[in-house]
Amino acid sequence: MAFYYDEPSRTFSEYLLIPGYSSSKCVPSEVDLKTPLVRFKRGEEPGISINIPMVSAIMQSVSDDRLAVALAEEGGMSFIYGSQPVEEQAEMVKKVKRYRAGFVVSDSNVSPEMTLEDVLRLTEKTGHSTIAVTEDGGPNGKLLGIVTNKDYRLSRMSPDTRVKEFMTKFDDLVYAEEETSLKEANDIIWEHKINCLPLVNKNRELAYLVFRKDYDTHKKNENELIDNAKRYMVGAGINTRDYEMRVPALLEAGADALCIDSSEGFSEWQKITIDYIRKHYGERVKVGAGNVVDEEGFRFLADAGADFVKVGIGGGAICITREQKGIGRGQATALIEVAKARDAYYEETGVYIPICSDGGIVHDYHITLALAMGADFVMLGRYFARFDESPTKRVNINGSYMKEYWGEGSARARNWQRYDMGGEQKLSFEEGVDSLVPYAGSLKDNVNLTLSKVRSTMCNCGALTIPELQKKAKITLVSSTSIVEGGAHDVTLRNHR
Ligand SMILES: NC(=O)c1ccc[n+]([C@@H]2O[C@H](COP(=O)([O-])OP(=O)(O)OC[C@H]3O[C@@H](n4cnc5c(N)ncnc54)[C@H](O)[C@@H]3O)[C@@H](O)[C@H]2O)c1
Repeated sequence: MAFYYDEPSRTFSEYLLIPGYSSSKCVPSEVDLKTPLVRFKRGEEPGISINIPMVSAIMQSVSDDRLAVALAEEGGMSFIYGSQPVEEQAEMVKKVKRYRAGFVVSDSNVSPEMTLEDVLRLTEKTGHSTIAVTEDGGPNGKLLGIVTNKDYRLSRMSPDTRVKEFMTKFDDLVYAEEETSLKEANDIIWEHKINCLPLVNKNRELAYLVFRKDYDTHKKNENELIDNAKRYMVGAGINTRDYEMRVPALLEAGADALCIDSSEGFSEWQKITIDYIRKHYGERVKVGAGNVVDEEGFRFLADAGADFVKVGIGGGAICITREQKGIGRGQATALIEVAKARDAYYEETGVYIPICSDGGIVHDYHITLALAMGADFVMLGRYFARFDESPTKRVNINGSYMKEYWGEGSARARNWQRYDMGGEQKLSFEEGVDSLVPYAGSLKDNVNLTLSKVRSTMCNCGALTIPELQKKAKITLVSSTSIVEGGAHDVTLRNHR
């Protein structure tokens, strides 16, 4: 006979936190959100911690190099999507590791034989008025000069004038060596009263541009997530099929952590993948696994050597696994059970394995609830898809800006593989949908707002750290009638939120 659970499985919206005593020292500015990313032994420090408990989902519509940089700036980590060819994913990882705040790889470049008309077209396309003139017209070619709008006079010059005739030539430029620090670059900019400083290597090839106007935006962010070489940290998704190719390429590119990406992690494929990593790289390569929704699944992955375990099946906004396959579990119930299993495992073995709540976060307070229920960090897809930095298009629908957002189980996401494998792989049914989400602005503004709510609620619970919240939190189930009481009710709303 099948096993039946006594309790129904529940979602975050069915719970609330009851405040605890908060002392006058318990203020949001004192809250520390640092949290372990990977397993560690009792009394030891985890190999990797993140400074805020947020990671971005392993999805085409969420985690590319641009979002990864923006999130690392705030202290979290992105897992670059694996549903793309190995080389392209590795290139995204490399871009994050090469990224230097304030150092811009020029996106507006021409060769000297091009014309004023080409310059104007480029300026209109990129919105940038500083154009590098390189031998090959590329971003890293030999630098021959710079064109800005001070170099041409539209009323007096013919559109077919060649760039080499009006550019500011290399000999007249102020430039610096590629290795120049941001501080030194800004000093040169001030000293010479220029707006842009090109940095070139020994062969005079263009490496970066440093702009005067970026000076303020690139002051150090105190939470930023950086490695020992001061590069931003980044993770990458892998699968249980092509890991022998993908893992070495991602590590070579500089990935700081890997995560096996699957809707269902309680499977021998995940153990085989982790075994491969341990055999070839030992413990130094960090790899998360998942997703699971119960104690058994957690134990399996913990014993298999996973560095963290991801929790959640079917809770994502774009996920239709529950409808299609009839598997899954309410996110809160899954998380509560796995957190208990994690604590018991720690008691027994002295090894703490962080857990990540993946999916089902709709409101900011769901993050606080997930942490209180035992999650060490949360993985978010829809949340990040709404921001400027996500890889998808912003579209105007009936006067409102929206961003595209699609699931990894959708035909749209899975198509890459079918093309990649010569069209032989067939998608039998979809487990994700293609959708739009309201555009919400910059990642920085939104993450800071969300975390200010998390910090504030933590203080209401008398907690200054995530482990303290997990110990002190008092959580209640709410009845469906009291959920109505929690929203605005018995008033006529004057404007919509
Ligand atoms: N979290 C969720 O609720 C959820 C739900 C649906 C989809 N997704 C996402 O969709 C994407 C696809 O997930 P998925 O579960 O279809 O991928 P998957 O690759 O893990 O699994 C697909 C199927 O392939 C089998 N398989 C795995 N490795 C194999 C190997 N080496 N040889 C032969 N067979 C193998 C598995 O048993 C499974 O039946 C992922 O990005 C996943 O995160 C997530």
